[in-house]
Amino acid sequence: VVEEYSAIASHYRLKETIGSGGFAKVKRAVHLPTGETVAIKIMDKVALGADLPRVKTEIQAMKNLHHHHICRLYQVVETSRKIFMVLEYCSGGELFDYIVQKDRLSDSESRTFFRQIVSAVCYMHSLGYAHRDLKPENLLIDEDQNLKLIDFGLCAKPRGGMEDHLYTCCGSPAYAAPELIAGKSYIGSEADIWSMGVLLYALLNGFLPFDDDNIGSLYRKIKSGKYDVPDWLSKESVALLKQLLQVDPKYRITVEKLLSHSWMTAEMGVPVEWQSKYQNTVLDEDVITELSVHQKVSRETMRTELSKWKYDFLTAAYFLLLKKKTSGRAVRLQ
Ligand SMILES: CN(C)C[C@H]1CC[C@H](N2C(=O)N(C)Cc3cnc4ccc(-c5cc(Cl)c(O)c(Cl)c5)nc4c32)CC1
Repeated sequence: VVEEYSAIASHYRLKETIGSGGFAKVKRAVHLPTGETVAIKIMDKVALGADLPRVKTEIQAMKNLHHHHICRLYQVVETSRKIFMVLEYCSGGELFDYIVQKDRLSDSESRTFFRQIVSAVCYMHSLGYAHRDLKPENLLIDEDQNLKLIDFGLCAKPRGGMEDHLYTCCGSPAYAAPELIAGKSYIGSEADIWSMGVLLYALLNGFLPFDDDNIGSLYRKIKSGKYDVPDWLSKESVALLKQLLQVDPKYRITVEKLLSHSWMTAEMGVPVEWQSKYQNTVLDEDVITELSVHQKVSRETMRTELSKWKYDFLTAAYFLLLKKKTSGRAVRLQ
């Protein structure tokens, strides 16, 4: 096994498998130079077959998406047979499991999480991306109880911008918008809004608004747009669900309106901040110093190399040292 993983064994110590999804295996690992924990998504190119383009889509999207509620891509290693994606580790696991173990979340805990989801999705839409597979399984919790959006294999960046129509029917049926399962052309961002309605319903109730073992009945329920309203739901949350789960996308609330909806701002008083908290343009001086000393090159050379964002060992070392700095630990390489 080791020789297959030799490409990353030099900089990472692989630990246990933490999950596997379809054509990928995800292992916990330690980035040796910084000691930071990461997740490494390992894919076999032969086994991927026709799914290889999805991986390229995910990698390209994640290289452009830098947001505190989107799982960070640190490094990509490609060998003749394998693709490795080194990713931000989320110790809290899937939001899905969190909801199941708590049965359902309170209005205020749902609000805290849902604001983070809206922040990540609004940021994606502002860059012209639609996620298209929003569900609790694709939202991970990090050690600070922050949500991180994952799995960008189905995301789309329509050529002509967000108004451009998409055609491929994808994502998970229970979260899919009516226009998407009707096989009509649809707007990615509008379909994401519907999925967020299903997500919010799942947070508040602990079960799905539209559910059926038979796919035909499930589709009928989705197209009807009718769902139960349990008596524990607050009036404002019911109003918001109604605006998210509009069968006709032209009556569905827009993400801009969502940011300042009364249920979203209750208790918090401020609309959702969707801009990224990550500083992408200016490189951090402390990290440059540590890296240039460690690599025995001038700061100028280091700055030039880092600005190429090759998502190689250097990009990973930069992001992981920056993460150490922001969590108050020494910016030191071992
Ligand atoms: C059900 N899915 C299709 C796969 C599942 C694999 C394990 C993973 N995981 C878990 O399930 N823990 C319980 C631990 C865990 C911890 N940190 C993670 C960090 C990143 C990712 C990750 C996984 C995939 Cl497939 C991605 O595309 C991206 Cl962008 C990120 N998964 C992590 C992860 C969650 C998803």
